[in-house]
Amino acid sequence: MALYGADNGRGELRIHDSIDELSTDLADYIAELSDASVKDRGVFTIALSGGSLIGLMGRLCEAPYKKTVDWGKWHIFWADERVVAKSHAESNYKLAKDGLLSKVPIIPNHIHSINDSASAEQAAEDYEFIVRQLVRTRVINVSQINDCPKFDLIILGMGPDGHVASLFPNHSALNKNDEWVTFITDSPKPPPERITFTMPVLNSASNVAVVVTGIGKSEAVHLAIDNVGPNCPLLPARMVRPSNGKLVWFLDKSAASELDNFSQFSQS
Ligand SMILES: O=C1O[C@H](COP(=O)(O)O)[C@@H](O)[C@H](O)[C@H]1O
Repeated sequence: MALYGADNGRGELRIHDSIDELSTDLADYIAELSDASVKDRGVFTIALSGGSLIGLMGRLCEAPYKKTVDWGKWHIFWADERVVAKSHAESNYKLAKDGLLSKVPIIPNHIHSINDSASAEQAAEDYEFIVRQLVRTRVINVSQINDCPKFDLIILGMGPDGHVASLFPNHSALNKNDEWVTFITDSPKPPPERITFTMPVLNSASNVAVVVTGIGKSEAVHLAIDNVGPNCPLLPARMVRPSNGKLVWFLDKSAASELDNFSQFSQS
């Protein structure tokens, strides 16, 4: 792995030779954050995304993590969800349940999933209510800067268009600053109805990891991380900059291949 602390303030870059190496590093990183949070506060609050990410987190279900992680202290949330039934193939909940949550001993009522029998607008409202309750009872920390929930870890994927969670380029949801959870009904990527954490919530987390693999996302990685000048399209992934937290990018070599300094990484 090549490790590079980006000097342009866009986070630490961890560039991996293979998916296998990335998955192990990601599992180590999550297990370390979980240990630290459990030691510090007695709980670990983690918000997941959907897509290819869950497969890349699969190592967590294997030795040694399956036994050494304190799963009973985890509280699971979703940074975004599609407004479909929990049994639907497009559900981020189903993906996580099948690929991770059913394989480790997480306490069922620590799995804070989204109401799948409501409209997008109502589901967003309900989810914000759940998050507010858990902030009030101090399961979730609160940001001293803006009173937003401060998750111990928000783990994001990124689409080839640079979207994170369900915050898409040029969409009005990107500018929602007064809500913690919002909804969209016109997602450019199906399914159209989704709910999502807003950018202030992403940027209030103690830790944000963005996990990206594959050549098809290399252009978006470049636009999200490099100094690309004023005419660059404002990608949601580029707007992820935790105000009082740490950002780490987990990339494979293909996703990293269009970074300006990629040749330096590949020699290290
Ligand atoms: O629609 C979504 O897409 C992104 C990226 O997914 P990927 O399959 O290209 O990795 C995902 O992070 C998000 O949670 C999901 O709803």
